[in-house]
Amino acid sequence: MTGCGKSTVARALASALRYRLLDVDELIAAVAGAPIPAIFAADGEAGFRALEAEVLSEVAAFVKCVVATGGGVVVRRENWGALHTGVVVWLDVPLDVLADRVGGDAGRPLVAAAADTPGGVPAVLGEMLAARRPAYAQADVRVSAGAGQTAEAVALAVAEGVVKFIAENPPRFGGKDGEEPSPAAGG
Ligand SMILES: Nc1ncnc2c1ncn2[C@@H]1O[C@H](COP(=O)(O)OP(=O)(O)OP(=O)(O)O)[C@@H](O)[C@H]1O
Ligand SMILES: O=C(O)C1=C[C@@H](O)[C@@H](O)[C@H](O)C1
Ligand SMILES: [Mg+2]
Repeated sequence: MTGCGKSTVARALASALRYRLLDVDELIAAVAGAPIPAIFAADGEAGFRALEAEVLSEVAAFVKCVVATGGGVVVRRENWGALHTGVVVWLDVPLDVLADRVGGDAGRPLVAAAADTPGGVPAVLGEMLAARRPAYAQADVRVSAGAGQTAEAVALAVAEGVVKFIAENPPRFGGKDGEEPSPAAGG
């Protein structure tokens, strides 16, 4: 979900692993030459999603990296091929924590537009989570990341979850024992 800490935790994890950090939102803004709210304003959500899918598919070619996506990337079925080149992690954060973090932030257009609606940011986040939960639940690893957990602690829980997932799912990550994973298997 938006504001769950993907960018922050990805940075902490990449730094701990000495892996490359790729933040899809930052790459989209760099490719478009405009911040995300300006992309939404000019091209609508559909324009943003098209760019997001394009950037994600290019990011999928990298190995040994931690990728922070945007929170809406799971909604398009066609993004899952790219997502599955890596291990997909859901940072599951309670709604009240999300609302505290993102409320009033103009950098998140889908939430910013909610500020003046009945129920405000918590209501819009609640609807968004209800709609997306089935897609988030498709993630390979779910990490509960509530209030009071530092980004470093969440990053460690992510690393543990990913290691466990890979150990339990060898065919997706390198085939027979002792073989190097192919580049297409991702980082
Ligand atoms: N574990 C944490 N503890 C406290 N604050 C956090 C934690 N993780 C992230 N934050 C704060 O919450 C806010 C949102 O975090 P961040 O930008 O990483 O979320 P995001 O999931 O990348 O959001 P988006 O989907 O909109 O890109 C930031 O202000 C960040 O500093
Ligand atoms: O949850 C979402 O749909 C979004 C989250 C942000 O990371 C950005 O990708 C954008 O603001 C949309
Ligand atoms: Mg982010």
